[in-house]
Amino acid sequence: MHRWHSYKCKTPLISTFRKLSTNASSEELVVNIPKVDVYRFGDGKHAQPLFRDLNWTVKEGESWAVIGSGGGGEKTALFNTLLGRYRIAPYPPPPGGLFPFLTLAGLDPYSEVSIVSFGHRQQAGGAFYDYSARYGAVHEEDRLTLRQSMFPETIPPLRMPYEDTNDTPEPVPAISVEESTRFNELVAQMGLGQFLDLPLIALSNGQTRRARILKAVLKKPKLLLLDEPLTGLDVKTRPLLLSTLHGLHVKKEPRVIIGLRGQDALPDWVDHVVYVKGTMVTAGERESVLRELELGLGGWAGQPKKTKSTANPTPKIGQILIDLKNVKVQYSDRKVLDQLSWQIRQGERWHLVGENGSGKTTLLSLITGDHPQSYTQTRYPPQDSSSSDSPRETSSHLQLFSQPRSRLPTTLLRSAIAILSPELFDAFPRRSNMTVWDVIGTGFDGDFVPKGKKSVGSGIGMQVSSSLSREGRGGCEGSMEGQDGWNEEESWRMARVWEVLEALGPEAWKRANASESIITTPSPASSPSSSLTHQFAQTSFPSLPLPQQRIVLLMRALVGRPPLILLDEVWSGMDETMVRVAREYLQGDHLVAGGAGVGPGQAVVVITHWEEEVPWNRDEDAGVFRKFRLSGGKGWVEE
Ligand SMILES: Nc1ncnc2c1ncn2[C@@H]1O[C@H](COP(=O)(O)OP(=O)(O)OP(=O)(O)O)[C@@H](O)[C@H]1O
Repeated sequence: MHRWHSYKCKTPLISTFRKLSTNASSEELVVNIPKVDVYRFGDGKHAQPLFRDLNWTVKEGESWAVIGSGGGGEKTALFNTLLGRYRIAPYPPPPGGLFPFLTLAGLDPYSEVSIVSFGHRQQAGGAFYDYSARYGAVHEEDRLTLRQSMFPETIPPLRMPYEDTNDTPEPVPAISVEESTRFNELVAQMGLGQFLDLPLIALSNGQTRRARILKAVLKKPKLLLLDEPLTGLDVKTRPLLLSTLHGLHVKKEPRVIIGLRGQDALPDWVDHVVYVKGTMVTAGERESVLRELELGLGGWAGQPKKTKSTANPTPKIGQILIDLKNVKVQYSDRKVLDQLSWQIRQGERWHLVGENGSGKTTLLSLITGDHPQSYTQTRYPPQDSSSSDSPRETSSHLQLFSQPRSRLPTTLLRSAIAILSPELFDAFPRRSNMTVWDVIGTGFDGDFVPKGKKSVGSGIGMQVSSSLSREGRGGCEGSMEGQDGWNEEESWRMARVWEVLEALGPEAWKRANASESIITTPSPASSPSSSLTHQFAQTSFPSLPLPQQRIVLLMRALVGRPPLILLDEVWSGMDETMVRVAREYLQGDHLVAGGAGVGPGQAVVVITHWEEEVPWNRDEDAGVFRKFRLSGGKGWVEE
């Protein structure tokens, strides 16, 4: 399979447009965008277009992928252009318009074209919602099963207590044989059979993603746009989904256009590519676009190796932070984690691996104390009154920072364990008055709304946090009582916000794009050296493109230097440059004195299905980097 290679554009790609031959008859044109400019609705006459001279034609039978690079949400913008969310000037002429195959057949494009996007967050709004509800008892309104969600019209209406039980209920429409056969075939191909009768809310991330694609296919659009369909899917599932999509596309049931990140593998069956970076778009046959853009085999493999440090060659592994012994998580007779033991120590870098549904997110939710069953894992037998010994532990326990979950206030856990996951990304509030600075500042105390005069937290839980030895506070640690202590802490917090902004923000993307070294010496001053960083800090968080929102939430996770950082699928939705910047920052613990990256006192757990995204490896990080695998409810360290 081809992988995209990181590259530099020296000349504007606009000048390299390939003109597709349009000798196909109009009915054979699926998409017709002949040299247009694309604007936001409401943009003035002299506004900068989102795309200039966009020239893209898709013919019946061709298989297209849209590749996005640049981090500004360009790929999403191109899909939104197809969905009519932007102004196209001049609009493709009648009678064919933008989708000749539909318009000329008398069909309405806007009901026949649909999108499933995984770069987008599902929920909107300004309030944080409690995603941990998924782990508890399932509420009545959340009982909708995967099967029912596919055919909601077949769910019998709820009977109200006042209704006469002798009344014959309205018959629910049955699914046709043809529909049911197709459904069963797709369920089997997508490996969803065993989850059909589970509540939708209980499905894992990868299972949910596949279910969303299935639902979209069942609605029978004529054209389905899938933005990053492989994100969050395990290695085994990816080829299954790709081959299902290819089969559907060939039969036009429906036609499929997939969106990929610059660093993703390009499926073999994709024969045409449209590549988007900034306002520049290149469209054409796969091989010629690859050639024109100087792309080729390489991708991640072509990325620079990290520089070996000489400053801190001996790995330092410290105290046990998390200690799980024989823990279990079970829903009715469904065992998700079964007798699982794992210890996480200071200084360790873990890659948590396992197929979709193997229990990774569940395990993290035990560690963060969000899972109700985290309270029930430590069991002390009744104390023998004749003995003065301390209670003996049974064979099962869950110790977070040497304490059972029940003894740890949630505020303390939130500031001691930073997490970024797809669920948190979706749940994080998007209030229009929240700036990038505010969002990063919530990371110190693990809050979801800005607190304190400087928006770096109020210091609640600060003393308990300091007992868990946060990293890199110098003399500050343990002496934070009183106003002086808080002033010192507040100055440290502000300097840290600037540090992560400089190290992971727009300045770093610029440097990475220019292929300069990403790691910099963090500025000790409490104000930013770059106006770009300053501007970015003041930008409204919800107004940022989604890839940028993702990296800001990563800054939030790293800013407080907590003892434990959990990074669940954090690279999904980020563009190649951001992934590179973030990986190098995480690797750079001992390359930079005094601040950047993560330090030897911190432990990090990374979850990703893409081996290439893990910042550490066995050769270069021997002694600190380890892999923990989950399968069939069991977990073990992979040597
Ligand atoms: N309330 C519940 N009832 C029954 N099963 C549940 C419930 N909640 C979760 N599960 C099951 O637990 C399993 C583990 O889910 P989890 O989200 O931890 O998997 P994961 O390893 O993180 O998967 P992915 O790679 O897809 O993110 C899944 O098979 C899921 O269906």
